[in-house]
Amino acid sequence: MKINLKAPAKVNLFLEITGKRPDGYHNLETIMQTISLYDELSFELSESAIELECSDKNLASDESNIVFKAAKVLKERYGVKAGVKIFLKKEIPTGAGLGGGSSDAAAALKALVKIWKLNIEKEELQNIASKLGADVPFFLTGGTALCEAIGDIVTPLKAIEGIGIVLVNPGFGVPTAGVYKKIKFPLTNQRKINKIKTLICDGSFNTKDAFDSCFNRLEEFVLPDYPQIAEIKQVLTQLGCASLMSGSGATVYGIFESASQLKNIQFKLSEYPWKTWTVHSVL
Ligand SMILES: C[C@@](CO)(OP(=O)(O)O)[C@H](O)COP(=O)(O)OP(=O)(O)OC[C@H]1O[C@@H](n2ccc(N)nc2=O)[C@H](O)[C@@H]1O
Ligand SMILES: Nc1ncnc2c1ncn2[C@@H]1O[C@H](COP(=O)(O)OP(=O)(O)O)[C@@H](O)[C@H]1O
Repeated sequence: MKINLKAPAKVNLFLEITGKRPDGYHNLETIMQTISLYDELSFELSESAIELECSDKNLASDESNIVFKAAKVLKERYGVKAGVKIFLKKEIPTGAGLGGGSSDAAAALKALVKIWKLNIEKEELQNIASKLGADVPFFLTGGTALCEAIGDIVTPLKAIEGIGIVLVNPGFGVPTAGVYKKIKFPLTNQRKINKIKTLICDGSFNTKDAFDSCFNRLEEFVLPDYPQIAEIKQVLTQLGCASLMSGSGATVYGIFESASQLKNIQFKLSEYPWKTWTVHSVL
């Protein structure tokens, strides 16, 4: 038995920190959106061992890889005797704020439930997912969703279909834990999620004004230390895009509205050494 799955990246359309918890994690309100940039995974039933091969040789393919962790946790918890051979083709840049590792882990959970014929309640799978990483439960369903608590309480929202997005990555990663460590309370001008939530639920996110409701609190803890990320945001803004850092960075995205605007953006970005992708929101 063999299963092939595509694991999409995400962007955060909104991200506000609402507090710090006694365990050191941060509570947040974020709206995440899956996009058409994918890692690809294949899963083949085998005798007894978990084996992982990864196309990106800079990424560990041992037990430290979150895909391996996802397989191991299911195998141990449900006493699975069979094994699996996994191949992971990385396309999503690592440590880029695009949720690649979390999406791979969610894809592994979904595939292995089928391959190993496990009978797991939806809630239990979400529990396992959230122990692997705060963003993993979102990727079990993807689309457009409000994510609360540490990001692991997921409420699907009306899907935003087909918005055009340019991703720009400076070629280095920003470690998530370090960004969260920088957060200082109280946060000034706490942003409210209600406006963007209402626009999405009304199906009116696809308007220029709506893009003003996008926000990412983590920018103020990342941009001052990484001038290249700040420069990407400035270039996209000058090109007339609503532009925002995704998650904890380093990727910045711009939302474009027409083919001619995209042409302009691509022409300008070709002057820089940054990596770019043109994608759209996906369900
Ligand atoms: C910032 C966000 C926004 O979507 O995404 P990325 O930029 O990583 O894609 C997420 O909150 C990232 O979640 P995720 O990437 O799953 O975080 P984890 O690996 O679980 O956590 C890495 C570290 O970040 C800190 N952390 C993470 C999530 C959270 N809500 N509060 C935290 O304080 C913790 O110190 C934790 O040890
Ligand atoms: N399958 C995987 N894909 C990407 N990163 C992984 C994977 N497994 C473990 N990691 C580790 O997880 C960290 C976060 O990676 P990633 O999910 O790409 O970033 P982000 O959380 O910024 O979206 C990296 O430092 C990487 O070493």
